Amino acid sequence: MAQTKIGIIGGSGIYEIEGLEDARWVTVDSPWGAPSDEILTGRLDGVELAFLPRHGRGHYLSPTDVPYRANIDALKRLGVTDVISISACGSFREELAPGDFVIVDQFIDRTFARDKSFFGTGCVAHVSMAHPTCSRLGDACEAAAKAAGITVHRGGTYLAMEGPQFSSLAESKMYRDQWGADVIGMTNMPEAKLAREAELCYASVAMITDYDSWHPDHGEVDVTQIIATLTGNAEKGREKVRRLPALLGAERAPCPQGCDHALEFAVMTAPEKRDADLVAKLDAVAGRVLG
Ligand SMILES: CSC[C@H]1O[C@H](OP(=O)(O)O)[C@H](O)[C@@H]1O
Ligand SMILES: Nc1ncnc2[nH]cnc12
Repeated sequence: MAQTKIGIIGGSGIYEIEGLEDARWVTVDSPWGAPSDEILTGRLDGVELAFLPRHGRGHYLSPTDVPYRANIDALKRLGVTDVISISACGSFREELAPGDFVIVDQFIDRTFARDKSFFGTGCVAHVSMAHPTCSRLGDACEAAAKAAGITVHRGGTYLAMEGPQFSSLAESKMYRDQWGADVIGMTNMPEAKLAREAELCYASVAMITDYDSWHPDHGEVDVTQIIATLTGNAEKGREKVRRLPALLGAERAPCPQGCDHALEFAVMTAPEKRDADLVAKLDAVAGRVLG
């Protein structure tokens, strides 16, 4: 049977994970450029795990400049099967309070200055994003968070903005009242799209750090407040990660939702019209279907 390899992409405030057996930071070369940082590999409860700090250690990459394609390609090259994103997010709902976690299941993509696909001229592909997250992975994240004593909400729409500035009051109200978003961040798009193209299961855990700009009783968002909430939650977050491998297990059955076969009917370009250089770059992401 196939083996699980969990990939964790740590967002703001999460630059390493502790307690891995045989922990090693490794450099992974990708034809899509350099990933955000080296990747920390090891084992937890007998399950292989790889951790990548999204903004790099020392948080030197802005949300716009995170090399999303290189990151997903590098995780795929390492043999990762399941990607879990952990992100700091603002909340659009009173009941999603700072310190709570939300297992995101939908996205609205408002980013505009990023490379959003591995495919393009010379190899065109269209994958479905109707259900952008993997519910099996979401189940494990929910159970791990509960076991760690975290208040966790299942389901929510994540509005991905370009940033780096936070939203204006008018934007915040529009996302909340007209668009029905639940949480806001700057990084899960195009990450979730690229994970789908790479046939990786993807789950997103939003750690609520603030009420964005809409809330009449809360001031403007500021980074000090975000870091204070993240620091206050750090131990529970670590405990949640420690519990994930045992919940997912070392042996991996095919994804019931089909995330690991997302490219099955997606490639449109006739074999004789394919660009050889692009096809070569797609070896890890799409080698299964491009042969
Ligand atoms: C530190 S506040 C803004 C910053 O935090 C979030 O990053 P991540 O999703 O990687 O946790 C947000 O998207 C912004 O990039
Ligand atoms: N309010 C907010 N908007 C965008 N990204 C965030 N990350 C944490 N809080 C945020």
